[in-house]
Amino acid sequence: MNDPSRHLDAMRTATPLVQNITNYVAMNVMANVMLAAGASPAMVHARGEVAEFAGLAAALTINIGTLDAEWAECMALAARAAVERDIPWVLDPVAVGATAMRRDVGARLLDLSPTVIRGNASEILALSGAVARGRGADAADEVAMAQRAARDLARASGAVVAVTGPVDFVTDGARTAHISNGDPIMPRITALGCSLTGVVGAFAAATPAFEGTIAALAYYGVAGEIAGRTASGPGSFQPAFLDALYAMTGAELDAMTRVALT
Ligand SMILES: Nc1ncnc2c1ncn2[C@@H]1O[C@H](COP(=O)(O)OP(=O)(O)O)[C@@H](O)[C@H]1O
Ligand SMILES: Cc1ncsc1CCOP(=O)(O)O
Ligand SMILES: [Mg+2]
Repeated sequence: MNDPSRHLDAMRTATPLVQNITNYVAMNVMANVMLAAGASPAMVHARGEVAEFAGLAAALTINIGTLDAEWAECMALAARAAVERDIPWVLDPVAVGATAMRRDVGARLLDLSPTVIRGNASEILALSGAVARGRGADAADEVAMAQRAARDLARASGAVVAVTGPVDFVTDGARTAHISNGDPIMPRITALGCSLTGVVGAFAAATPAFEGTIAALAYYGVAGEIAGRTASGPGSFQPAFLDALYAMTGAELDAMTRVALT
């Protein structure tokens, strides 16, 4: 893909309203990232309104980071509503291999036809039923080790699967792509993966899932590289990253994107 800017433009033009059921750690960071990118985020998770809100939204994201039993039920209600209303929904299976409860909720959500699944290598391995070595929300497996699991998961679920890390991998079960943008500080800042899931949802609202996911990951990684030029550590990286998401032009994105389609 040499023109991800087309998909960035489509997203910014649509300013999609994206409903997010996300974790307490990510809520503020994710909303700011999505606003800087040009989307319109809303964090909505109450039982009485999740399904109704999905009727207003252009996409839904569901993140199991700070799970409880009530939220798990609301997540399923929202996912069903998204499927009924034919809007894309993105699953972020945070730490899905860590506990029986997470494995159970992850499997239930997987059965509800996510459009895209975005996780780190350990999460994608665990969600696919393979042995994974994740440590809480952090990956302890290489992206390359999760590629086969991602392909199998995509074929079994019908979702586009994105495995993120130093080099990201995206597959729809037939096509694959590697995206080698990003900055090594990114995994040292909490909720940047969760926030990326929101950006993937925003792109998927305006672009078919495989192309939209690749463009979202490239855009995010390029913003990381731009932020990394001036940041001296995780603290100064965060505002520089928001500024880069906000200010990035289509020409900059196309010039800096490193995507290999296979
Ligand atoms: N070592 C790295 N070098 C460059 N970019 C990275 C690195 N690790 C993660 N990223 C980027 O950070 C973002 C979040 O991915 P990741 O850290 O895998 O998610 P999570 O926080 O859910 O584990 C992605 O854009 C990914 O490409
Ligand atoms: C630290 C933590 N604990 C539960 S959710 C969460 C945030 C995880 O964020 P990310 O997956 O983006 O690193
Ligand atoms: Mg994560």
